[in-house]
Amino acid sequence: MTSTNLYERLGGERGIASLVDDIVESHMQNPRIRARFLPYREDPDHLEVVKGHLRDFLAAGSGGPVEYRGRSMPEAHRGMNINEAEYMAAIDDILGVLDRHGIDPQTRQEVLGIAYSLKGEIMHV
Ligand code: HEM
Repeated sequence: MTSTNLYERLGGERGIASLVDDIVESHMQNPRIRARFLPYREDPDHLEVVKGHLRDFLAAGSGGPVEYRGRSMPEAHRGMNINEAEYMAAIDDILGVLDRHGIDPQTRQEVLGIAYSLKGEIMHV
């Protein structure tokens, strides 16, 4: 058992900001899902808002002192018709970035569990 909470193990505010930057970049390079994200390169202001929500979502969901003010998962992904392969591609990106940031396997497993638990709120909504 580790004694620090998930938020701290993800590196707190700074660590999570860096994770989100790299996860979004990874999505933009992933052939399976990049078409969904590349348009945001042309709209940096919107991208910054979405990244802010991603940071807060991860921070709040991991026990950090942050309130998530973005949309609910079904609202944010409604009409995108995200399929299983795309969902798995996004999770692969997340786990790859956590690994490259030196996040330990147990912590990666916890994030994976959270990501799986959200599947029904994000896929085909
Ligand atoms: C573990 C899975 C996922 C989580 C936790 C997640 C979380 C989020 C969050 C918190 C936002 C911000 C919502 C807001 O700004 O109000 C968001 C936006 C977005 N997500 Fe996801 N997401 C996941 C999977 C996916 C997948 C698989 C795709 C597509 C392949 C996707 C595409 C998008 C897009 C395009 C946006 C921006 C929507 C906009 O323009 O405002 N997400 N996601």
